[in-house]
Formats: sequence, C-alpha cells, structure tokens
Amino acid sequence: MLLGVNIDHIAVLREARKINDPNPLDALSICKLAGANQITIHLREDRRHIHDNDAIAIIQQSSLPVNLECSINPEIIDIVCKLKPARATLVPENRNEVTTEGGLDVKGNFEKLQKVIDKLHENEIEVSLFIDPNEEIIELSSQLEVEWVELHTGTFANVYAMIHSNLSSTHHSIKELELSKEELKNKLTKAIKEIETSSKLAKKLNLKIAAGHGLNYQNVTLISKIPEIEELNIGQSIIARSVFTGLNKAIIDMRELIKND
Ligand SMILES: CC(=O)[C@@H](O)[C@H](O)COP(=O)(O)O
Ligand SMILES: NCC(=O)COP(=O)(O)O
Repeated sequence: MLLGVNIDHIAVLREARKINDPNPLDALSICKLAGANQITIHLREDRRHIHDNDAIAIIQQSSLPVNLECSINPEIIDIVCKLKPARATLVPENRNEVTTEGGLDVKGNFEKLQKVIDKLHENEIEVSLFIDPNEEIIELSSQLEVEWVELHTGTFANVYAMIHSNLSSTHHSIKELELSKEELKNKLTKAIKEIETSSKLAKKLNLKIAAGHGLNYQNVTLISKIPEIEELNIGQSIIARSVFTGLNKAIIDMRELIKND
C-alpha cells in the first residue's frame, strides 16, 4: 500500500501563531526516510495553512512526488499549472468548512472539470478526483479520463469514531451521528460497503484508486485491506501522533499498519 503523507497540518500549527515555525518543508526528508511514498499538500483558496511559497518550495525540493490538492477555481489551476506537481487532486472547497466535508460534485461540474483536466494534462500533471464512494460518480470520473480517483473516507471515519472512541461524550460529538450503537454499526457497514463497491468498479474502469480523509491508527486497517485501493493519503492523525512520538516514528507506525503482506 502506498502512503501519501499530508503535511498541511504542520502549517496549521504554524498559522495558529502566524509565525514561521514549524516549517512544513522541514518534514520532507523525514517523510522520505520513514518510508512515505508521496507528499500531499492542499493549497486552499483561503491559504489557511499551506501558502504559495510553501507549495513552490515543497515541489522544488521534494524528492518524493508531490500530490497537490486544489479547488477548480481558475486562478488556483493557473498556479498549479505553473508549479507542475506530479499530481493534482481536485477537491471541493467550502469557505465555512472546518475540513473537506464531501467529494466533488462531478455531475454538476462535468464541463468545467473537463476543461480543468485537459489543462492539467496539457501541463503533464496527472489528475485525481476527490469523490464520494458512489458508483454513478465513479462512472462519470471514468468518462473524464483522469488517472486517479481518491475516495473520501470521512463518513466512514466519523461513524467509526462515534462507535469506537469517546468522541460522542465530548464537545466534538457529531450531532447528526448521535444514534444508537446498532444504528451506528449499520451505518459503518454501509460506509465500508460503499467504499468496497466503488473501488471494485473503479478498478474495472482502469482507474487507479486512492482513499483518504480522517484515516487514523485505529480505523485504517479496515480500509487498507480493500485490495483495489493502491494508496492512502493521511495527514491529521500522523501529524497529531508526531507531537508525542516524532514524525519519523509516526510514519513508520502507520506504514506497519497498512503494509499488505
Ligand atoms: C482534501 C483533504 O481531505 C485534505 O486536504 C484535508 O482536507 C486536509 O485538511 P484540511 O481540510 O484541514 O485542509
Ligand atoms: N486527501 C486526504 C488527505 O490528504 C488527508 O486527510 P486527513 O488525514 O488530514 O484527514
């Protein structure tokens, strides 16, 4: 299983103080040495964590391929075409969200996406679509001739956390998931099934399949066991653990969990 480490969350810490420390650039060599296969960053329109200068330096200096997540806003796509990361992952952005809440509206943006994908391909950037695990969306993604789809695992992760952690008794409890254990277990089974079915269909359509969002040391093996999934992009949980163990060990521990042998 390939591992992309999302280092946005190092910049989240820096931006909390609006200073220049910690610098996500310093993570590159540690990620490489610890066994990461890719660096993932998200250049958000509001620049809430990664800034243009971070993206420029990371893409220039990383010896691992860089997967640059971005919206389909034309100004952002122009920047991405200049920066030329190995891959661009197109994601939906909503100004008021705490984090990416769902996948792209591929049907509603089909023509717009086609133009953006063509432009990225002209610039020799491979393209991934960050989508909800849903068969109709997989079919549409295939029609757009992208190389990758990344399945949004946020619903799975939220339900898992409400069942298996103390989340429900904290002020971070997810209101719409305040359900009985039985209902939550049914929701978890459904979420995993959707990821499995979507992965099978994507594979049949010759798409490469990544998954990510909210994956952590507790829930990851349920997803890493799905044979069609080639790559996981994980950020928040790795950077959170690295506060206690150091980044090197946090990545090695995650690699150990997701190895397929
Ligand atoms: C698209 C995605 O899932 C990641 O970019 C994730 O969103 C990173 O964290 P933020 O949502 O805090 O930017
Ligand atoms: N695309 C998902 C990603 O890069 C990492 O998401 P998270 O682990 O920070 O939730």
